[in-house]
Amino acid sequence: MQTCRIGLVSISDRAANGVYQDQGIPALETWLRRALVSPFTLETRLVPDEQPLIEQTLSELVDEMGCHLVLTTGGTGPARRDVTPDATRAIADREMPGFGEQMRQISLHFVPTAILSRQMGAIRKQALILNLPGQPRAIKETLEGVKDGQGAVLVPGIFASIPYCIQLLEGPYVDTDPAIVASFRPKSARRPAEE
Ligand SMILES: Nc1ncnc2c1ncn2[C@@H]1O[C@H](COP(=O)(O)OP(=O)(O)OP(=O)(O)O)[C@@H](O)[C@H]1O
Ligand SMILES: Nc1nc2c(c(=O)[nH]1)N[C@H]1C(S)=C(S)[C@@H](COP(=O)(O)O)O[C@H]1N2
Repeated sequence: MQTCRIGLVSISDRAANGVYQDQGIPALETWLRRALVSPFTLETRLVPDEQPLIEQTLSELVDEMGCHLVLTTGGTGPARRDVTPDATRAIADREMPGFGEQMRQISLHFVPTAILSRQMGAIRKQALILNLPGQPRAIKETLEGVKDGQGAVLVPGIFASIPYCIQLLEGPYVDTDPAIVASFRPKSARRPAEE
């Protein structure tokens, strides 16, 4: 089975300058190790909120490291130094507006300020790039979605759509643990064993 290469980028002035310890990469990594059942490798980067540096990091992960998926965390808000969506848009080939819409919809179930995030999704070459908010707990919230007390899905997390998107970009077949996040694919796109 082809391995999915995933880039993780934590964008935080204070974490990058050692004011506090970065919790973004550990939160992303912990969630992915819980949710993915197919093989993947990780490339991690911690950068301050500097647009040229973010653009350079995203381009390197996609063009040189060959990532199929890049998840960023932080710098999506309205503050002057929040420039992650601007950097993503600057290096994108195409935008994927549904991811930002879905994340804000999910986040409204957790915080009333969800609409302050300008987070977006985009495609560059073979890679899907997604901006998650900087608050470490927002990572699980947006990837996994909203569930009731019994674990039934109320609003699907964005990861439900990621494996099929990577498949449409001619990347590897990504499988998730349905107890964490059920990935959706049309029947014609499923592997024979799954039908
Ligand atoms: N990488 C991180 N590690 C730990 N906590 C973080 C991280 N990024 C953000 N946070 C927490 O989430 C909050 C909101 O994140 P946001 O991206 O808006 O950060 P910020 O206030 O711009 O500051 P900074 O860029 O210095 O992290 C932060 O104030 C901080 O408490
Ligand atoms: N799930 C979730 N989404 C969230 C938040 C959060 O705590 N959880 N914080 C909101 C707030 S207060 C802001 S300002 C924006 C931008 O956050 P960022 O600059 O850390 O990316 O994300 C919003 N979306």
